[in-house]
Amino acid sequence: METNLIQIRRDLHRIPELGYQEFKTQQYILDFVSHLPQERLTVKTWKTGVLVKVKGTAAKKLIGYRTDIDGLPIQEETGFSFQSEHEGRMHACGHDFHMTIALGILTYFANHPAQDDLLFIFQPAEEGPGGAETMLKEVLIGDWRPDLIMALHAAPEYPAGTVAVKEGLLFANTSELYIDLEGKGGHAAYPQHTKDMVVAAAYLVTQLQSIISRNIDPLDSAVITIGKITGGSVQNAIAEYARLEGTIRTLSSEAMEKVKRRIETITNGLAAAFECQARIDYGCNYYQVFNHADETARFMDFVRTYKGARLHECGEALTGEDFGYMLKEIPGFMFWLGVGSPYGLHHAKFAPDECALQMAVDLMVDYILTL
Ligand SMILES: CC(=O)N[C@@H](CCC[C@H](N)C(=O)O)C(=O)O
Repeated sequence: METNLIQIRRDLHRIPELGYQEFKTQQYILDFVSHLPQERLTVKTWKTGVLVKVKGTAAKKLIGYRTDIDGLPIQEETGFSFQSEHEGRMHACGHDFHMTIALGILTYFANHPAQDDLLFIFQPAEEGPGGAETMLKEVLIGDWRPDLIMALHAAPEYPAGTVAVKEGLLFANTSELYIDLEGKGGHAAYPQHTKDMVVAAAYLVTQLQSIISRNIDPLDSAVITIGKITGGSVQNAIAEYARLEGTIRTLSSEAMEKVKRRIETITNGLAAAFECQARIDYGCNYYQVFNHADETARFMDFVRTYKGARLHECGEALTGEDFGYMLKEIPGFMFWLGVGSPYGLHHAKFAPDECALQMAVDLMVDYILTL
């Protein structure tokens, strides 16, 4: 049975929605699933997510395959004919690809059941505030708890046809970072009567970067990115408020704690120096993605000799993924799927190569058939 993967991807690309607001996406998935042969399917919803179980012919275990389903608050600039129809929202992290591939694999097994039971997990809110940890506690339990779990992530830096993976640590520990500064506003011509939070924010951004260069072991890796600054209301008034929004990435939880303590010390010092109030909020935090050795080695051996893919043994990345919570409790792995885009993840012109869709479906169907 032929599935039009490109059409599915483009349909989903048009309707990106933020975490826990994936109502149209959820409906699209449910409609799609309702057109598959139903004899072996059990479908459940969880918040804005969907779970589909496919009964095997002689099941000994439950094999899980997870995709994330949310988009990002980014205004798309690709100029595609199937560009996002949602103002300020974009599938700029490839979750439209991830979902399409999951639907492609599901279609195959709904028509040609595997020996084992399969569970397809369409998880909301990966970009934030995180769906995996709660989903694990609330719905991946009892008969719905997989014995093995797998997922992929689009990788723009590798051409379509590449599978990049490693055993052990693949993605970082993450924490969001929000810092609110409150000083005293006033006329632009009278700075002596104010506490200027635009100047304070500018100092703080550069001081925070010293944590990476001066407090983290140069042989370790960490990132602090401030992705958004807001403050002030007009060019000739001094800003009473400023807000920094960012994220922290580390390769260990110890380094994460160290970075947070230094952020607090530096922010408190800045508040004293600028005579202002400062509040820090760490938002949502994700556990690292740590691939299980045996399950990953088996998959790598398969890809090594698989005709339709090239294996690349990659290093770890400072990206984050709440799939890490699922891998903390269930054996399995995540891998990077090459999608060869000239623009990277989270870029308004991210343009992954659709050739990767069929290749990934074939790869995962063939791999699942070996399990
Ligand atoms: C694969 C990917 O890009 N994931 C996101 C996860 C974001 C988690 C959270 N909102 C944060 O910013 O810390 C990433 O940005 O790595």
